[in-house]
Amino acid sequence: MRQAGPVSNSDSLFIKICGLKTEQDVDTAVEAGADAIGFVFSASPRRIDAATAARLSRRVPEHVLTVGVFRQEPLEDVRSLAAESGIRAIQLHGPDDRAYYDELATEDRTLIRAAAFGDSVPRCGEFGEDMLLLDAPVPGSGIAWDWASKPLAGSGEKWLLAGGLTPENVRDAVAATDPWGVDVSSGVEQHRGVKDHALIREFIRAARSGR
Ligand SMILES: O=C(O)c1ccccc1NCC(=O)[C@H](O)[C@H](O)COP(=O)(O)O
Repeated sequence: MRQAGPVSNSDSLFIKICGLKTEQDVDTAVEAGADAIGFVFSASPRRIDAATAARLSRRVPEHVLTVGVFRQEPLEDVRSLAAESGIRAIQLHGPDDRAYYDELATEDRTLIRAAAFGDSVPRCGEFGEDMLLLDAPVPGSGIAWDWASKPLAGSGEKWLLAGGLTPENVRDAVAATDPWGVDVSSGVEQHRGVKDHALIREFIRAARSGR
């Protein structure tokens, strides 16, 4: 069921680990306490196909949200990949097009809009999304942006901080921005596209240590 509506930022931090490709990646993230895991369906060293995502999703308990990550794919591709893989949420890195979101809102899946911080502060719900991901301009790059000095809105909104988070900086990032949740990919990798299981555990421990 689609979820929406304001929440308190004092709730436990929501943690999403993105770009998982193997059974071991998934088991580690779930056992370490992730609330959501992401499968990338766009061009990337982290890309997996729908059949692999379906197989990995079957290992994931109900309380952990499975998220498909898309960047500017045609609507029909998003729909078919989502249906084939059985993911429960769709994360969109563009296009910022209300009609595109309206089409996907008819699906029984949580919608996550990824937005870079620009001239104006993105707000959760502007495009009908259920969650907002405030990310670096290049998604999945591991490059941090200047989150600490920005007047990030979103208190009381479901928004996730992303972009260059690591086990070392996530506690400070949470303290500085008070997000509803956090999202990481590069910061828990041995090298691009290959997850480091010790870093996944460390990231979740560090993120939760502040809240
Ligand atoms: O991971 C990718 O390569 C990717 C490709 C296309 C669209 C999105 C992609 N990744 C999204 C994410 O991994 C995260 O949601 C977020 O950008 C955090 O990335 P990172 O800075 O690597 O922690």
